[in-house]
Amino acid sequence: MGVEICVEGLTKSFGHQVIWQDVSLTLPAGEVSVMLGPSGTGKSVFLKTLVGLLKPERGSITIQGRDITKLREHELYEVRKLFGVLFQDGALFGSMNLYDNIAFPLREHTRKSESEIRRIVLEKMDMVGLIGAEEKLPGEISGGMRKRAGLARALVLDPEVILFDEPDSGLDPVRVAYLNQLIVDLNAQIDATFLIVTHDIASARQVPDNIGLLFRRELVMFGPREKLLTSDEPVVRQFLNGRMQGPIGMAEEKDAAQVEQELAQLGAGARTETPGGRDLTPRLLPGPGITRPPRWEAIAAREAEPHRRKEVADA
Ligand SMILES: Nc1ncnc2c1ncn2[C@@H]1O[C@H](COP(=O)(O)OP(=O)(O)OP(=O)(O)O)[C@@H](O)[C@H]1O
Repeated sequence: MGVEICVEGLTKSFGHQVIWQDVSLTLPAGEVSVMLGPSGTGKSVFLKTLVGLLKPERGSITIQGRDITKLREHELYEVRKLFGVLFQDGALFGSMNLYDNIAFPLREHTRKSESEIRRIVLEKMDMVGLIGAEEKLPGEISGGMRKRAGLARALVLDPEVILFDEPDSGLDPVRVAYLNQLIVDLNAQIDATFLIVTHDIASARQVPDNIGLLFRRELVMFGPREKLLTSDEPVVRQFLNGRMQGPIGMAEEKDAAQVEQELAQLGAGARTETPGGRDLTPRLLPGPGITRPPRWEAIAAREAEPHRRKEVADA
């Protein structure tokens, strides 16, 4: 069913460098959330902190009633079994074929028989569309296939939470579209809690239930997709439209006067919103034949509301 992750007042530094501070958010059970932010704002650090690979200086991460920031290493080992992680490059072992790569966590963490392992590995390979590629080595397949193999491996222990670190990096737009559909379908099928770090705005607009944005060492916003997509917050608008004008600069920050001037110029006429601009981009739906979890009805009703209000206002 997926578990809720409740983050409160989280702060992470390396030496004197504060990466982010006082981050609070709740990843709702079974929902898909996306974390955005300029390069270097600590999105990967956030994922590693959630899974207990990095220790925060302050704050808590509560999962199933336990604050994992307080756990000892052997207790964390158990909690980590709740997580599946898809690393940027799939993190596959280059000398092992896909079958053995995907079987690895089962052989490492369970006492299942080889016949049971075979059943699970083939089931997960089927889910990600990799049946027939069991004997291939990671170096013999495309980047998209490596991502899907990494995803199959993240699925074998039936995780309650899946963390995706830039699943779309290095993929062409068509492969990104297929991967997004796979993510939405998988979420509907296994109902785990998903958190995706991405730079791909099109994906961020279509795939998640919730969006968050890290900037200037803070979580600027985290909330339902429609709230972020229709937000007037300058940094959110700049990021979601991928434009130069706004608070985010080449080296991440700009001074206030420059931002004000740029935004005034924008207001004076230049049209730089992406297609869809402030509109609510339609959500990517699970494919035909995939039963949608009950929460989809609530989502549809929630997302219809701004449209309904707009129609009333326009009338
Ligand atoms: N183990 C570490 N020790 C010291 N500094 C680190 C460590 N890991 C990350 N950092 C620093 O933390 C900052 C955030 O890094 P992180 O990789 O999380 O950013 P990001 O938002 O994921 O970036 P990108 O979008 O480019 O992948 C960087 O300045 C990085 O150098």
